[in-house]
Amino acid sequence: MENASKPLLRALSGEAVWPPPFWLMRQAGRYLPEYRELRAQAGDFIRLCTNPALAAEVTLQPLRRYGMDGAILFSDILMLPWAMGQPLRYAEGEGPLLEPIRDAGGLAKLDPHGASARLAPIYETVSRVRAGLGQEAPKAALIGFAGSPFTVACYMVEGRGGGEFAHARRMAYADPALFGKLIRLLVDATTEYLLAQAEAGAEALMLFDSWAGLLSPSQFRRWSVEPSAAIVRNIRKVRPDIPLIGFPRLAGPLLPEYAQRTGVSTVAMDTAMDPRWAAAAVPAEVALQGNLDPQAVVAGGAAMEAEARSILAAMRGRPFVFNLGHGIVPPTPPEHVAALARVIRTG
Ligand SMILES: Cc1c2[nH]c(c1CCC(=O)O)Cc1[nH]c(c(CCC(=O)O)c1C)Cc1[nH]c(c(CCC(=O)O)c1C)Cc1[nH]c(c(C)c1CCC(=O)O)C2
Repeated sequence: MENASKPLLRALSGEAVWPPPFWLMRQAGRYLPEYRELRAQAGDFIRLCTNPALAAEVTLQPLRRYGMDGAILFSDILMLPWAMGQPLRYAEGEGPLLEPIRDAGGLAKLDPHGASARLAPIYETVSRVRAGLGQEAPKAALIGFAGSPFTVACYMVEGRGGGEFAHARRMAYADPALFGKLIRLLVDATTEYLLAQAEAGAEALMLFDSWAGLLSPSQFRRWSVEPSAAIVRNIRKVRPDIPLIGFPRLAGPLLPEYAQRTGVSTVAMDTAMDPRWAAAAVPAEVALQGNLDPQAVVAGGAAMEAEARSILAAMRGRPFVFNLGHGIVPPTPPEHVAALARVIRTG
């Protein structure tokens, strides 16, 4: 019933809503002064993610400025390995650092059964945001999320980002039994994590596979498509109608196969994807989302507007959610986001 009144849920479920609903990856974050203030109050990033009052407030901040159609839970894809007991910290200027898992002994140290208790504050954030939206933005929908097993495994094995995840990709070839065990563990933990977010009030769920594009086609099918498909099947058994968004970043020509074989309701396009090609190659019942270059929003002005309009022109008449091709970056001037919102709203 509620789907009928929320434009984002309608579009994610395959309806061509126009002008299209929008939200932006990393819409809550360091480009907003009000975020930086709360981030400083919380101390570190993990404390912010596990403080339901502050995390809910941060989730709602961008909607107050720009009236997005969706709020994305403020958390991080690495909160799942953190909750399974893998030591994690976010170092200033370096991004996430984890104690790398390189062998069976490292894998054995994980405690998947303890995860749900450590994730409780995140579920509490979800219910608070849902209640907050009811009060402040009744037409906006709440998106829960997780990393895909492959992308999360990249960080768990490598211990850090910033490179090409050579250890993780090598382990997938050299010891597929061990890598597969990690992936299967993540399929189960991610299913549980996403279902608990839905239970707490998330109305759509997104799987971020940010590093899928590093894989060869055969490895992509095995480590990105298949585990994501398993999660989609598991979720659909319990929540047959919840919209599911998949983001196989830099999948290129494998995007339609990803859409078809995972069964997601929406595929998110990265910055490099040609929206005209995707519109023709992905079946019309699958919604598309994306894909303005985050750097165009830093630049702003006529260049940003022209890019945004050409994406809109390519997507007109099909189920579509306007977004960026990757997360918004810290140097983005907040007024450029307001100008972008005006362009999208005029369709
Ligand atoms: C790969 C990945 C991560 N996290 C995420 C991904 C997938 C999407 C993508 O490819 O960007 C997803 C993510 N991370 C964050 C969100 C919150 C919701 C939102 O989109 O607004 C979401 C959906 C907050 C965050 N996650 C992080 C921040 C910055 C932390 C801070 O405030 O210091 C935020 C707001 C930290 C983070 N978390 C991660 C990295 C590599 C970093 C460091 C880089 C950076 O600092 O931008 C892992």
